[in-house]
Amino acid sequence: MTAILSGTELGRQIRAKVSAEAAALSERGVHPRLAVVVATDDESSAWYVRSIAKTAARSGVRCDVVDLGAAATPAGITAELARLSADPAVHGIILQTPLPGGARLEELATAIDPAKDIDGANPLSLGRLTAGLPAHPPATAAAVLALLDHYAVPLAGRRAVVVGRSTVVGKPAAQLLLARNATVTICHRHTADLAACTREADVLVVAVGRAGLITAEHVAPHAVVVDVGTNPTTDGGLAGDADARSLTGRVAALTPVPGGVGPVTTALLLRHTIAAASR
Ligand SMILES: Nc1nc(=O)c2c([nH]1)NC[C@@H]1CN(c3ccc(C(=O)N[C@@H](CCC(=O)O)C(=O)O)cc3)C=[N+]21
Repeated sequence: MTAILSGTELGRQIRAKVSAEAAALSERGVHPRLAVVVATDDESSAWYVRSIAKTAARSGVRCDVVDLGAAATPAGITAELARLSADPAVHGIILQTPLPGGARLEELATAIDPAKDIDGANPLSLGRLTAGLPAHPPATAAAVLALLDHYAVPLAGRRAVVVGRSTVVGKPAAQLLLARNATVTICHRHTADLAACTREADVLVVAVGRAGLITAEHVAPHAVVVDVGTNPTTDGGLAGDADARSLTGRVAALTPVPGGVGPVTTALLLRHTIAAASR
């Protein structure tokens, strides 16, 4: 039997706590506020932005979507991030990916004040995380850990394998697992014999962006698989990086897509905003 580790109930619990904390802060005259900077027409990003705005509105967090358009320049984006960083009314800033003209998030996000960097995009945030200092991890990486904790998956001394080494998910997720005393391996496109590596995993985190990459040959029967992929399908749906049909019955547990990491990610972005506003 494969347990399905849903994120919808956990997302709900986090949002309820966020609402209560936002109300308490407002009573003290602090109105939690998040700015979402967009410079793309990407569909998956647009969906995420709508989801953030909707969730924020329901939770009593003000959300300003700053759409600079897909023709925005790195200098223009940087100037906007600097302006928001200097605005005392704004507590959290997220810059959406993808970025225009091959601009790198790691580069532009240096303009986000680390205290407001609620999606952990400024390299300083990842550095602090790696050094064991307080920092906001990227919401997606934090959601992986939140799901594992919600379902009481043990991490200390276990083998965790992360497939994907992006700055937004793979690297920070690996650091968070390491901080919980897991033995962590990071696999990527140059890994020789990916399946041999992933079969070693007690906990397998997949964040690559390739639908159906992970199949039954990649997993051990006792594995807990956390699927971070959100790949648009031709019929307008969403598919994970794991082939759910192939894995069902072959692993101990699997997070679904949709309804797994995604809803927890959005909720945690707001929790990070509340934490920033509390300081
Ligand atoms: N700086 C930055 N950080 C991001 O974290 C980031 C980004 N840019 N750009 C866009 C992608 C996309 N992304 C998603 C988050 C949640 C869902 C999500 O909650 N999806 C729902 C379902 C969606 C549906 O049904 O269409 C779910 O998984 O249940 C999806 C996609 C974060 N991204």
